[in-house]
Amino acid sequence: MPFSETGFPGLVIYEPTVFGDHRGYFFESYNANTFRAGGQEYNFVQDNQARSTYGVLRGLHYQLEPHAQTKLIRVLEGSIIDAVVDLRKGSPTYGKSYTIELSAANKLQLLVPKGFAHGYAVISETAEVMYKCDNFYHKGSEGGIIYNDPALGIDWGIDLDKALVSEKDLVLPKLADVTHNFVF
Ligand SMILES: Cc1cn([C@H]2C[C@H](O)[C@@H](COP(=O)(O)OP(=O)(O)O[C@H]3O[C@@H](C)C(=O)[C@@H](O)[C@H]3O)O2)c(=O)[nH]c1=O
Repeated sequence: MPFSETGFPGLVIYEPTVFGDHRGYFFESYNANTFRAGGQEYNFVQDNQARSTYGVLRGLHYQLEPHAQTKLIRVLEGSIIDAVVDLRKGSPTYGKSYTIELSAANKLQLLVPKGFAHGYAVISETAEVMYKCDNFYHKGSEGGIIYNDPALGIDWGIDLDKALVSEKDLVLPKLADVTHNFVF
């Protein structure tokens, strides 16, 4: 099985089989049948792509129900530290964070279920990040948590004093001050 567990219910890592030969390599970055066989059945309806330079930190973001999104995150170029926080009330990992390095080199993908806040920091000179979503962008349902919340203590792999953060993300609340409607 190309899927491995993270200890967070529903949060799984996909590692595709890579076929290398004298021309380079080939792999299936997404195959609905493979995902279904692994118990990961989603109707992805939107693909997003973002380019960022070293030190850019995006997040932590979510969309409230009924616009919550499952996301499948991968890196096309460069490396990132991807971070998620479980916001599902009743989850055994509620309020806990999980981080993983995703890169063009390791080709790992993170399947982030609905009910998680998500963000990433770029640890290479530049990075191109792409993710699939199973619900459309809905501006009015956006929410977030401040990236440097001491209660989370996320190690983003960069010097946070030099992090490049959007104005919107700089004023996000701490986890303790967030209201959301996710249930496990
Ligand atoms: C997320 C999103 C943004 N936009 C627009 C709104 C805005 O003008 C511009 C940039 O938006 P943002 O500043 O919110 O982009 P960004 O900070 O990269 O937001 C993303 O961060 C990562 C961590 C996620 O997990 C995503 O779900 C998303 O929230 O793009 C869309 O048109 N569609 C979308 O799906």
